[in-house]
Amino acid sequence: MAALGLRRGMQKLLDVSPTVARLSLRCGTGPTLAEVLQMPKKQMTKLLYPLQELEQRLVPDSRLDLHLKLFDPSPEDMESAEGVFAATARNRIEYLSSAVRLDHAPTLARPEVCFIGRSNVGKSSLIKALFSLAPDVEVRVSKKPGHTKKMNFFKVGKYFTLVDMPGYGYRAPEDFVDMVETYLKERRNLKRTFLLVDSVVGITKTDHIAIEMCEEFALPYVMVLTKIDKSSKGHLLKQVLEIQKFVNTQTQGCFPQLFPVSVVTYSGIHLLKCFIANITKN
Ligand SMILES: Nc1nc2c(ncn2[C@@H]2O[C@H](COP(=O)(O)OP(=O)(O)OP(=O)(O)O)[C@@H](O)[C@H]2O)c(=O)[nH]1
Ligand SMILES: [Mg+2]
Repeated sequence: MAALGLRRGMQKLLDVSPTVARLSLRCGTGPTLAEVLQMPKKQMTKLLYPLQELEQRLVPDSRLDLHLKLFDPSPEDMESAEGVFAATARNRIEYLSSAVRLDHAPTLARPEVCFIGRSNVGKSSLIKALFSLAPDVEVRVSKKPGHTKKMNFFKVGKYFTLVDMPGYGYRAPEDFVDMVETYLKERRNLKRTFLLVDSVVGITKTDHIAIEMCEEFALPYVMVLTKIDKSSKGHLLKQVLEIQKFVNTQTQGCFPQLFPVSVVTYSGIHLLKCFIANITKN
């Protein structure tokens, strides 16, 4: 698609009606890995490997469609990744700055990961959950869509920088297109983009525009399915299979394995931490 068409598409990201969050949930600190490892096996699998739990409900033929083993760390691997996300005197995790334009973004050499998605999909909540072992870091979340208005940069020790983006769609900031499109296109140390999709709703029209943009800019990106605590297992499975099919057949730059998460149950959070730690490793 030509850049102009993409820009028009991006403009549409700004004016799609809201999906109002029905619940206002406390985003807790979640269990540490040590606590999870004490849990009964079934509960542990559900928290550490949510796709594996879903896969068990599938008939053997459709199991093949899901990619579970591309990134399949052991609990010990997850334990070492937890250190990356735990704030200590030697591993400072902190808010750095906010920017509305790329040239206001901090100049940093370390790898960067960013989180994009519709307003209200759960970007800031997910980042807050990833930082649960850094309780001094303030990440603001809100049940009102369009809460995050700037690109917020967080430093994670000497390892990487993490960026919380404003959402697209309903109540997106006016300068969203210039801000986010330019960032994605030009940020040189951007290592991976995490594109969040609401697992209850599935991939929406505006998500398709964002996916197209990632494909157009040849960004390596990863699809994270949020709010998995909100659906019945049957609905979640249906959504996961549909989204997986889309990723398998319609995308080039998307990592084939999906990452379902919930900041309420903490399901999938440790796995995602481990993945981020791995891709940002020097
Ligand atoms: N049930 C449930 N609710 C969630 C989850 N994650 C986020 N939410 C809720 O979704 C709403 C929006 O969360 P945010 O994290 O602020 O969403 P955002 O994507 O940062 O939104 P913008 O900053 O407006 O783009 C809040 O009410 C959260 O409590 C989840 O895993 N489960
Ligand atoms: Mg936000």
